[in-house]
Amino acid sequence: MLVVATAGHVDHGKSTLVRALTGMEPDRWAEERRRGMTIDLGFAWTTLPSGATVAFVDVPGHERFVPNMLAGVGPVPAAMVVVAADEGWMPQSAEHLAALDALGVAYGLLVVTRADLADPGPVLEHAGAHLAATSLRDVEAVAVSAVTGAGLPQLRAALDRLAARLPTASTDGPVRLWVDRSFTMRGSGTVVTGTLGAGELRVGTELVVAGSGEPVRVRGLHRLGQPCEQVGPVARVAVNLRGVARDRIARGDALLTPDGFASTDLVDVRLAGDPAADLPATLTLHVGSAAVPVRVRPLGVDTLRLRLARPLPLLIGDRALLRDPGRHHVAGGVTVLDVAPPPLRRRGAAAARAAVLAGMDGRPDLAGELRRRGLVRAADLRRAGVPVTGAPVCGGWLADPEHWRQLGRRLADAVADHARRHPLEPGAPVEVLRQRLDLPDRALVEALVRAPLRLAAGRVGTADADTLPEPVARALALLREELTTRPFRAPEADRLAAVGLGTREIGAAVRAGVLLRLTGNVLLPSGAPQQAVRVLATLPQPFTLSAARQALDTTRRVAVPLLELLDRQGATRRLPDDTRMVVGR
Ligand SMILES: Nc1nc2c(ncn2[C@@H]2O[C@H](COP(=O)(O)OP(=O)(O)OP(=O)(O)O)[C@@H](O)[C@H]2O)c(=O)[nH]1
Repeated sequence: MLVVATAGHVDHGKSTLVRALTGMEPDRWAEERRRGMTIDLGFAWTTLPSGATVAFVDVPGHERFVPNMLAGVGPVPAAMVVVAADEGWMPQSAEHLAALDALGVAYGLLVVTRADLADPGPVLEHAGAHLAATSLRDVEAVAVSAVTGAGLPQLRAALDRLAARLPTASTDGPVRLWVDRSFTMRGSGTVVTGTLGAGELRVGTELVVAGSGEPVRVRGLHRLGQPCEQVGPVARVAVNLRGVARDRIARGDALLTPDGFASTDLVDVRLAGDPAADLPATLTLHVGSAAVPVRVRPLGVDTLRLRLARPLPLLIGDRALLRDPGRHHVAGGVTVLDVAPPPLRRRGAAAARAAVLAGMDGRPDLAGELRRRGLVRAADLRRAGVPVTGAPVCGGWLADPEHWRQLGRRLADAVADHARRHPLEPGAPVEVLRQRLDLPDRALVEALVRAPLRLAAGRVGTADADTLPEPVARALALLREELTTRPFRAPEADRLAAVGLGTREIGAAVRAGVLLRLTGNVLLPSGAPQQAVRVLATLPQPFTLSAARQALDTTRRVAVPLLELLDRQGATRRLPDDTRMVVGR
């Protein structure tokens, strides 16, 4: 479906032309009919000679209603600039054209109407010259009279050619339907209308209301006044919603595919129009059907940072318009470059940011985004309008290849540094490394681990991390003889301290599997239990605790927990009279 917005000075015949083309009275407020002036948007449609349908969004020409005009034009891909032959180019012709140009509308027609009242030739030429300097420079021009009907067949043919030229809209991808009207219908509840630019809607589709995030479900769909099950782009559509009260959704809201967009109140943009430095500190941003006050901060000659009074679901590459409502002045058009820009805290950050933005053109570019951000969630890029291809480095994270290699090197350095400062620990804890590398997710640390690094028990170390740290090995060497000759005599605390085995060293020896911690302070060589079984097997069975203690040449402090350990391991069995047997002897 071709959707075309009208544009032009008040009373130049926009509504009359739409009526002549469609035979429809655009549905409007009673007040408008009484005053003979368009205040708000009107909608009407017809079939073209080719069989294609065209829907018109008829906008008001009066300067007081420019915000309404922008809400109508914002989401629509084509425009029909209407100029009256008898009045010629007027202030609102200029402001409307400036708005279309700022929004980058490149498809449309120039229509000189009221051709029965004056020769349209000079106006065609004059208006054509104005359009030549804008995004609408390549449009066809037609002269018509809505009263005599002259030129209307030519206009219909021109609309057909326009429909054929428009790029096809994508049915894949998320829906962002900017709401231009919302009302209640008896028996149906809340209905909103808008121009569906991309994606697809069906009865039953689940959506969310931008801003509030409130979930809604499509209860019914109308396309050109007819109920239907499914609507594809581009189309004028009326959506009957389940689950939302009329006062919860209005012009300027958007219906979104859940998780398809990130709403943002901070964007960096490129400006075409007045020089960035000359802009007032506050302006109104018009995008889609929304109008939101923004604070403007110039960054470079033609780049700005905008702080929005409320978040909007914006994408990289979105076109929007900055207007000074007090002066009735279109300050310029902007192209969104970044929807999640970094904060500018340090001195000189704005200039550095301007340099980065200078290399961006508003076309979503995966490699460029990765280069700039280093590391980013695929979902965040998708929600910013960047098509994502290529494999994530882990759990939905994408990385610039060079940045990722550099992180790998920094991880190795951090692990080596940790080993120097904590020689007794078997590697650096993942959380410590995450903080050192300032990574947003521990899974990234784990994904960065490459040989010779190794991940074990929540720590990253070198592959030999569970071999004994050097100082511990030295201390144990001093105990070797007594541990070998009398393996069941656990060394006393003062003996351990004398050879240099403190709590941490003992912990390292236990983790390395050299010592066995029988109870808090009872330590044996790790092979002691198997050795004990061999000794106990030589005793007459069953044997008492006392006999075991003597055979093992040890004290009760060791014998009791050692036998209990052997019971638990199933190597010995404890009988009801407290004697024991070696199992399977
Ligand atoms: N003679 C003649 N009169 C026309 C023609 N088209 C429109 N008019 C008249 O021009 C006046 C304004 O027409 P509208 O269609 O209301 O103008 P508009 O541009 O829609 O006005 P706004 O929406 O309020 O900006 C009306 O009195 C129309 O009857 C035409 O082709 N020939």
